[in-house]
Amino acid sequence: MSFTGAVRAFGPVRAVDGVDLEIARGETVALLGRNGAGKSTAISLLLGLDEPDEGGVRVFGRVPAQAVRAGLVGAMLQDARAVPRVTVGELVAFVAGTYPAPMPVAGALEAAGVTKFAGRRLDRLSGGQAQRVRFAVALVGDPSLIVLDEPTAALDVEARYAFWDAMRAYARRGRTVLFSTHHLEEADANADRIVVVDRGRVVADGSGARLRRAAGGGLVALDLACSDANGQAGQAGQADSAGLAGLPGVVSVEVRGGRARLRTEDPDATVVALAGLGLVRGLEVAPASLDDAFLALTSADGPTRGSARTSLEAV
Ligand SMILES: Nc1ncnc2c1ncn2[C@@H]1O[C@H](COP(=O)(O)OP(=O)(O)OP(=O)(O)O)[C@@H](O)[C@H]1O
Repeated sequence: MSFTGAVRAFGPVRAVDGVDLEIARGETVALLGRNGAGKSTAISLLLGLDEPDEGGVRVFGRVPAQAVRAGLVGAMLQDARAVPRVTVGELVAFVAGTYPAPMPVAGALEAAGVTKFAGRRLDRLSGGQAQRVRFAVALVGDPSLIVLDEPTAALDVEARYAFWDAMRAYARRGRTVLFSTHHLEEADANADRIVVVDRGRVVADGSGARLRRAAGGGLVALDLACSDANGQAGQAGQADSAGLAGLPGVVSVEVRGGRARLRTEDPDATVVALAGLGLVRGLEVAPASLDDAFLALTSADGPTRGSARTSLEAV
């Protein structure tokens, strides 16, 4: 599926602001962004629930509404309303009947963890139960693409694990999955690829590891234990003369309690330079966390303003 220069504006708000995105068959992609970033609007365009003002959206080469009508797409939306008096089983069976080649209803109920309350009315479910029913609805048509808008928002920990297990089993069958989330760890753990959106634009696109590297590499720490037994200047003196801040990749240096912490864009190059200077005592290297990466990419003065997406091809 693809977005090509897609724009959707609501008055002055450009909820989707020139998005170009290609997702190949079989990929599992997380759409990651803060509240109001444009995730739901992008999903509405993908499902044919809304139209772009400019640009185009295609699903398996078709206009989204046609792809949906052909049974190629299943969706789990945030605000689907319960139909009074209809039971879980009846709803899922009804939806199955609208697809050309659905999976068995019992299989969808089982995969979504709702078999136990198949006979219960939809308007008598808890928020988490209703959410699992929406997952069964998305699955039952056995669609080629499944689109999940914040699928785990109301789920408890156990239901969340069960949900991701089911989702991954679905993806392993070669299906394409797109889900939106604010949860960095979920995106990292469950997607092949993370697309970070901010203010309607794609600001980064790649694996979790690539995002970490693109957003500032990592942290390198080392001991600056002072003079040695002979009273000669030890690592601290060398550190001063070396000028840690001038080492390759180093963005900032903080020294506290005899230990230096370097934030670096290129941990490998920084470590090689430190080793060349003999500064290796207590050396530790940690990648930037995904939180660091996300904040760097979506902060007010991040790369969004007036610039293209962060290129991850080179990292
Ligand atoms: N129908 C609408 N009318 C007016 N503004 C809208 C409409 N739909 C979305 N917006 C605005 O577009 C922007 C993007 O909203 P969207 O719901 O796509 O974000 P989101 O990333 O899904 O957020 P959340 O994580 O909170 O669900 C927001 O500023 C929102 O207020």
